[in-house]
Amino acid sequence: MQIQVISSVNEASSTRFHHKTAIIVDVLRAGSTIVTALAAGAAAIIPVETVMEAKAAQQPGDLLGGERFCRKIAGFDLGNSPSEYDHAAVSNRRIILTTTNGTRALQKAARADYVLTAALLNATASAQAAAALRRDIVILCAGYNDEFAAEDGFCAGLLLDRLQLAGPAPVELDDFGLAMLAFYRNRSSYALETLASGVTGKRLAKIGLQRDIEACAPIDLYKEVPQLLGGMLTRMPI
Ligand SMILES: O=C(O)[C@H](CS(=O)(=O)O)OP(=O)(O)O
Ligand SMILES: [Mg+2]
Repeated sequence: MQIQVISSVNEASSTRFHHKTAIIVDVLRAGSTIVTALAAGAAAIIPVETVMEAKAAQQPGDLLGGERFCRKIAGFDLGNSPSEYDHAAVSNRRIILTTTNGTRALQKAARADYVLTAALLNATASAQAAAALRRDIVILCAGYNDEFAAEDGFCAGLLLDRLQLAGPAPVELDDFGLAMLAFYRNRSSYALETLASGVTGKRLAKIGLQRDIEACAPIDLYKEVPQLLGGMLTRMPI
């Protein structure tokens, strides 16, 4: 099984997703928020690129969620903090979500055979689900404003670590993947510190969202694997 790791949304434009499984990684914060929402019982997440698209897609009963400049969008029900997406808020609701990087990355990979969403919160489950699909894999790190973000690279390395264990097919990595695997293995006991030290983490901390970094740092808290099908993210059947 060949695995390619893409460093940011910007690098995804020329990437071929056909006949592959794409794993979209956005640890801070959209990926973690999506996993948290589905684990809390949300019916579906509908990722869109713009605020206008979000408003146009909304049907009665749907919630609008997302951020611009890390803040909740005016008139929206929810921001991009995983803690907002608890059972009371989202159970059985569809959520139309737009964020700066994560939802854009999901759109880029829409032509893959399978599109999954991973964060630290569901890393092992995502790796196992992707391996079971028996396609070559592209791990797309959402990044920060079109550039690489350390938290996504760390998660990509964790996924590669778990994919190597998932078997039975031998794993062949590209050079960026090799680097991310080494990065993860070097820092595996320091997930929170790694998230906090990157550009996204520093930005979130600066505006008082340190708690979101803490909420996104646990590894394997959930078994839910969000899968994009027909424009909607739902829990992949286990
Ligand atoms: O809301 C977030 O944490 C980020 C905002 S930023 O542009 O990276 O500062 O968006 P996301 O799409 O979750 O990466
Ligand atoms: Mg991000």
